[in-house]
Formats: sequence, C-alpha cells, structure tokens
Amino acid sequence: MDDIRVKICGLTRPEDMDAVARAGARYAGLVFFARSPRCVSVAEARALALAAPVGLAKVGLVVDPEDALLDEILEAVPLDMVQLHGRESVARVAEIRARYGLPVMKAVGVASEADLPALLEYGRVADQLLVDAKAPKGAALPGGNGLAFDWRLIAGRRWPCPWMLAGGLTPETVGRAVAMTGARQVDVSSGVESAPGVKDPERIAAFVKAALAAGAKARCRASRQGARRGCAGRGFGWRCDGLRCFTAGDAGRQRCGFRSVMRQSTATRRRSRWRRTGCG
Ligand SMILES: O=C(O)c1ccccc1N[C@@H]1O[C@H](COP(=O)(O)O)[C@@H](O)[C@H]1O
Repeated sequence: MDDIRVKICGLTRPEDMDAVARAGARYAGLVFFARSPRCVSVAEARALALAAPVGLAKVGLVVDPEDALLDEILEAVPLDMVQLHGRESVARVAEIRARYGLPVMKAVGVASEADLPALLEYGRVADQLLVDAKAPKGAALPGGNGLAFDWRLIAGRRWPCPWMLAGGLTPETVGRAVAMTGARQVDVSSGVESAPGVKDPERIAAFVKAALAAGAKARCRASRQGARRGCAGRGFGWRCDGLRCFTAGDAGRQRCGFRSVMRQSTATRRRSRWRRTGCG
C-alpha cells in the first residue's frame, strides 16, 4: 500500500506551486472555470505547470468543456490529467479520454445513496473518480464550495478505478475522513485557503501532514489485520500478504491477485515485526 496521495486544487500563484511541492502533495490542480475565484488563464496555467517539479502531477479542472477549450488548454499547458467537474455524460468522458490520450478523472457529486450508482458507471470509463460533495441547487460553482457530504455513505465501497475523496476537507477533518472512508487519495481546495482563491502555505503543509499520518495509520491497521489472521488475507476492497496491504485501486488500474497463503511460522515472525515497529 503506497502513501496516501494528496491533490491541492486551485493554485493561482507561483508560490502556491512551491508550497504544494514542499508539502509533498502528489497532484496540483489548475482551474479553468471563469466563475471560480481560482480560475487561471491558459497563459498563467502554462507558467504554473512549467514551474512544477517532476513527480507533481498537473491536473486541469474543466466544467462541461467544448473541444475548442480543451484544444487550447492542452496545446499550451503540459497537463498530466484532465478533471471533468460538470455534467459530462459517460460517453463524453470516454470521448475526451480517447481524443486527448490523457488520463481523465470524473467528479461525481454525492449527497445521498441515490448518487452512488453513477460512480460505478463513470468508474468503467474514467481513469479516476473524484467523489465530491454534490453542489447545492443554485450554487455558482459545481465544486470548490467547502461542503462535505456524509462519509458513511461511501464507507467500505470500492469502484472499478482508483478514486479520490473531496468536498469540504480541511487539515482538521482529513484524518477522520480517511479513517471513515478508506480513501487512499484526497483532494482539497477551499480548506487550505485564507480567503477564496488565496492558498495558505501553512494550511497546505498541515493538510498533507494530516493526510499522510491518517494514511500511515490506516496502512498499519490493515497490515495488522492481515498478520493477525496468521496468513495472507483478503477482504472487500483490500488484500494483505501479511507484510503489506493493497487496496483494489492501488497502482493505477492494476488488479491485485491473491497471493499464496503463508506458512504459520512466517506469519508469526511477521506478526512480531509489526509489534516491533509499533505502528498504529
Ligand atoms: O475549486 C473550484 O473553484 C472549483 C470550481 C469548479 C468545479 C470544481 C472546483 N473545485 C473542486 O472541488 C473540490 C472540492 O472543493 P472544496 O475542497 O470543497 O473547496 C476541489 O478539490 C476541486 O477539485
């Protein structure tokens, strides 16, 4: 199981990119949506993307984009992923993915059980899902509203592709959100700002630190469960070879197979190793 991956969305200034890289986030989001206080022009986005260090994936957030807008953005800005945050249909998601050859993350708003089937449908065509709070009726923005949803709705659920948890996360709440949902990736925008559209480097650092700590705790808990079983194990959405744990979404679309069952003596040795590391 890898470290938890953090996406900080809505960067507007070069110092934001520095703060995100310094904190150890894995994704930096650039918003191309005129109504957003975090909107950047194509030229600004290009400068920001070129300043990103290797290993920090640049994600372009668009809302119901026409091809012309995507053409303009992708010709100028070296993005690693496109985030679709509007009402794009399943077919449109597949079309954009095929046309541009970039990984596509589809945001799906969740407010109740009724919203969950869409995650399965989009999960069959997208490279990643962004499980976000559904924007209230009449909201100016389809996301980035600082609103959380009831995390119990998705506790223990898994979809056909890797996914990211979003919606109203903050440095103070991300640990609980990870523990409750089992998310291995988290995304935040307004929760790390000092004012709408103004990122706060200290909150960014605090958010990444809290997310990584929660991820490490979850990893230890899962590994201990596997070791306690005395053999390699597998549950809904996870498997453990007694040493490391994997969720179904890890390593891109790779599906983890069930490894051979360990002999009891090996399991016992590994159990004591977990105790020695004192994790959890
Ligand atoms: O951030 C925005 O301005 C935005 C605009 C339009 C669509 C989505 C937007 N943001 C995305 O929403 C999630 C959740 O935001 P928040 O943490 O609740 O403020 C954010 O991570 C962005 O991916």
